[in-house]
Amino acid sequence: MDQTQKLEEQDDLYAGFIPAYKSFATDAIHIGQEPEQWKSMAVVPPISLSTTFKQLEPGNHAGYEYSRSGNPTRNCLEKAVAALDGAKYCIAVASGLAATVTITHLLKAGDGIVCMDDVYGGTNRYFQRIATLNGLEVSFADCTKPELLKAALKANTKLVWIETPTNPTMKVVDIKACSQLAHEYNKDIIVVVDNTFMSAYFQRPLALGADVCMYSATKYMNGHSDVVMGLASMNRDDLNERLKFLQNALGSVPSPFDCFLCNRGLKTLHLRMERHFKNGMAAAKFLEANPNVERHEVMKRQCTGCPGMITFYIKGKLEHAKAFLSNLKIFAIAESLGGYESLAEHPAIMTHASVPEKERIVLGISDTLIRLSVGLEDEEDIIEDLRQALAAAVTPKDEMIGLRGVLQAEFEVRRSQ
Ligand SMILES: Cc1ncc(COP(=O)(O)O)c(C=O)c1O
Ligand SMILES: N[C@@H](CC[Se]C[C@H](N)C(=O)O)C(=O)O
Repeated sequence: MDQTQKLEEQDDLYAGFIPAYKSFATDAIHIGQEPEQWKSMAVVPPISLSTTFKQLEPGNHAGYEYSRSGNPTRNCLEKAVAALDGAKYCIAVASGLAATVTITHLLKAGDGIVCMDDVYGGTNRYFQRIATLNGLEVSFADCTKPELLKAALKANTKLVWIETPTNPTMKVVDIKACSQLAHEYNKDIIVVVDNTFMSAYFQRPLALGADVCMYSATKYMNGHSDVVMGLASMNRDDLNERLKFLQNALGSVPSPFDCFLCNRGLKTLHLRMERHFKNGMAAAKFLEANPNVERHEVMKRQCTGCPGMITFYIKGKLEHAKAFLSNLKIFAIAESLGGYESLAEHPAIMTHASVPEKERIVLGISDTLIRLSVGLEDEEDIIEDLRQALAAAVTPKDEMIGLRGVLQAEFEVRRSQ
């Protein structure tokens, strides 16, 4: 393929999506990283391991007092993430779930939460099995239909929790419509979007009306499968004040070393996401079977591209799903996603085992559902791995019964154009 063909293919991939955010790469590389903030003029932010900082006199310090309350390396990361989310502020915490818990602490007993009915299993587990014990009233609604969200809002609703695309079934929620609806109902409702699957490179929930954009940074934001971390960005001064307080008061902060790694990961986020998109699209094209175009237009309206996440149903039974996974050679069978390496998993047995079986069935998390996180390896090797694992698991014809994913949606529309 010559250079012109390559460029045309690249243009085609992004056709119809909103334009990329201006100066994203420059901001990722420079914001919060200014060498002038260090006496040494270090170009790469140092890992600041000190737990405590000398004060000139009691209460008179140079901006840091104790590392849980504030840490120079963490500060560099938080500034960079805020910029990439188009936000004024960001807090980094010890995991994605720690971000969920910290945000939920904005509420008090008796307050209500409306959560998208299809969310990451750990979010579902926390809301259903822990938040409710602490006196919060939790209900679930299919926010892909904003009228169902509207029907679920009540006088005590203080938090609306959206995940889009959802893990693992890739449902897409219209962030703008849901935020508007919630705020019209009660301007004090805090709308949170879990942006883990898209990363800051492909989607900016705050620009679409959400109050908080949160991540399991364990995934694409860090991107190297070597850090567990959570992030939450916002523009509202009052929310920042309260979440900063909770970050310190609840105390689930990430280590300076993890902050260093995640901050480093951000420097290549734009490059990684573009390659995830390209490889993911190629894998989806290969797997493509039954047409599925639902929610496609919303997807394109609110993001600049798609990550490398694909879910599909393999024809047959649990044994076929297991055989497919066991035969993969490049894809590792593992929980998690968004790293440079390709991973494959069985949501019902692995990542979403914590969702009650009855609910899993309703959501489509069946024995034959398989989730792929397509990594950054060579495209041909990824396709060959899928090909040989499918061949080993099922008959080569009609292998798939329905491919669901943001990437699939893209193909179907293009085919019908
Ligand atoms: C969409 C989503 N949100 C939140 C989480 C929780 O993040 P963590 O594992 O970093 O606590 C995960 C995965 O664990 C996830 O996939
Ligand atoms: N066994 C874990 C589940 C981890 Se899921 C990790 C990630 N969010 C994913 O979707 O792969 C548990 O918390 O029970």
